[in-house]
Order: sequence, then C-alpha cells, then structure tokens
Amino acid sequence: MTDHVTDEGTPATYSPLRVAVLGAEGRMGRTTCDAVEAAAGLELVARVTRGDDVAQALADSGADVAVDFTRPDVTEENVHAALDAGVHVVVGTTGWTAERQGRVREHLARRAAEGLDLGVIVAPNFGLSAVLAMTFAAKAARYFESVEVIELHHPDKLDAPSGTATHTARAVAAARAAAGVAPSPDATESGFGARGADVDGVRVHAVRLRGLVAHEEILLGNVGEQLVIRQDSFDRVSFMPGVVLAVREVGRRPGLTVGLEHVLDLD
Ligand SMILES: NC(=O)c1ccc[n+]([C@@H]2O[C@H](COP(=O)([O-])OP(=O)(O)OC[C@H]3O[C@@H](n4cnc5c(N)ncnc54)[C@H](O)[C@@H]3O)[C@@H](O)[C@H]2O)c1
Ligand SMILES: O=C(O)C1=N[C@H](C(=O)O)CCC1
Repeated sequence: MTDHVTDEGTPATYSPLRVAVLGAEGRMGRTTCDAVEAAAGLELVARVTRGDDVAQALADSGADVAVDFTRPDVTEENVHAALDAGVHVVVGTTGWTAERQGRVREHLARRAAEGLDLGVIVAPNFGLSAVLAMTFAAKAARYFESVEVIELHHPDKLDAPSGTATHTARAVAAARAAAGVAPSPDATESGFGARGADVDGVRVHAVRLRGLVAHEEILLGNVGEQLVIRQDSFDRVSFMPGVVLAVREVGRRPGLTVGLEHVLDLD
C-alpha cells in the first residue's frame, strides 16, 4: 500500500493510485471508469463485472482502492472481499443498513489489529448539490413543525426509498431529536400507503419517472411559511468530482466514513 496523493491530487512522488471499479459495465461504473481515467494521479487497473471473482480481480490488478457501484444485495460482500485483499473501498451503492455498517466496522477493526489500517467511505450520494441539500435540511429541520422528503429517480432504479433520501431523513430526524422537536403533525387515519415510507419518523415519498436521473426535495413547513430545498442531478457526471475526491481521501481515513459531508468537512 503506497501513499500517493497531495491535496491537488497530484502525486508527490509519482506513483499513481491504482483503482479498480466494481460494476464497471453499469451506468455509474462506466462513468466512474471514464472519470478515473481522466483524473490526475489515478490509474484504472481493473474493470470488474458481474460473474468476476472480486478478490481475484483485486489481487491480480494490485489495486489500492476499489470503487463499488453494483447492487444493494452484493455490495457488502464486495467490501469484505476488498478488505480481505487489503484494499481501501469507496462505496456508492445503496442499501447500507446499520447492521451492514456494523459488520464492516468489525472487519476494519480486525484488519487494524493485524496492523493494516484500511478505509471505507460509503456515500449514498456523491453529488455536491445533494450533499449540500442534505446538510442544509438537517440544519433547518429543528426550526420547522413539519418536514417531509420527496425523492425522484429514473425508473430503472432497484431500491426505494433512495439511499440519499434515507440518509437525509435520518439526519433530519437526528437533528430534530437532539433539539427536542416533536414529530411532524399528521392526522391521517386511513390510506397510510399514500403517506410514503417512515424513516426514523420522517415521511419519505419515492417517484419513478422516465427522463429523470436523481433528484430530491425536502419540504419544511411552519404556520404561514414553507422552505423547499431541492437538488437535481441531470447527468451522472455530477457524481464524479465526489467519487474522485473520495478515492483520493479514503487511504487517509482509516475506519468507516458514512456520507461525503464528512470528507467535505460539512459536519
Ligand atoms: N452514491 C451515489 O452518488 C450514487 C449515484 C448513482 C447511483 N448510485 C447507486 O449505485 C448503484 C448502482 O447504480 P447503477 O445505476 O450504476 O446500476 P446499474 O444496474 O446500471 O449497474 C450495476 C452494475 O453492477 C453489476 N454487478 C452486479 N453484481 C455485481 C458483482 N457482484 N460484481 C461486479 N459487478 C456486479 C451489474 O451487472 C451492473 O452492470 C445503485 O445502488 C445506485 O443506487 C449511487
Ligand atoms: O440512480 C440511482 O440509483 C441513484 N442512487 C442513489 C440513491 O439511491 O440515493 C444516488 C442517486 C442516484
């Protein structure tokens, strides 16, 4: 494992950071391969696709960092394979429950006890507009009586609600709980299916529509006023500066980091 990068992403002593992309034939995987190939100081050493042996591919390529854009049902297995191979991991795939995060923390602790400090960054959204929207929403949440989240995505998406909306709702709920704010008022007695998912007490609504990529609105309401925070990713290239930043940073951050806001020092 080598230490390769400066803040600018320019190698101090030139030795490119070797990157493997898992899910390389998917929508995000293809875009990530292009971004890695275009980024200073990064070298794309493996395009790992479904059916490949992840551990073998990482070993054969000598990767320093694996980037996972696969599926919610395989991403945890890929992370454990990468940690076994001594490779840092950047994860964009969704589906990271508290239990999954806990198992990865335990695995990282075992590796650290063996003398290998590895980093894993899990980010439900690498888009700057999305990370800022979540951060602003969490800051605003304590000042409003009501808050609900609407996420809007392309119809080929496998999971609902989105990882971004789940992360947003959890952050909003935590901020309101810390401030002692009561749950959003809701007199609903029937038709609960129309009220969306309940994420830590925050209602989250999922729209799937052809033509969309990834979008989120956080609605905050008081008597006589409303604040709407909205972000739109119109193109998957919007995620790439965040992905490249995480790839450069992950080796400097041992342990599990959940959310790009921590890497951007927005927390
Ligand atoms: N964090 C973010 O900013 C962000 C942005 C967009 C999408 N996502 C998430 O990324 C994930 C992928 O999204 P997508 O639109 O690229 O999906 P996709 O279906 O286009 O691509 C997933 C790819 O992974 C491959 N795959 C499946 N199992 C695999 C395995 N075991 N090893 C290697 N490859 C495997 C599939 O064959 C497919 O090519 C989703 O969970 C999505 O929600 C996150
Ligand atoms: O296209 C997707 O799928 C996306 N998934 C992430 C989520 O679930 O939040 C991020 C946005 C795009």
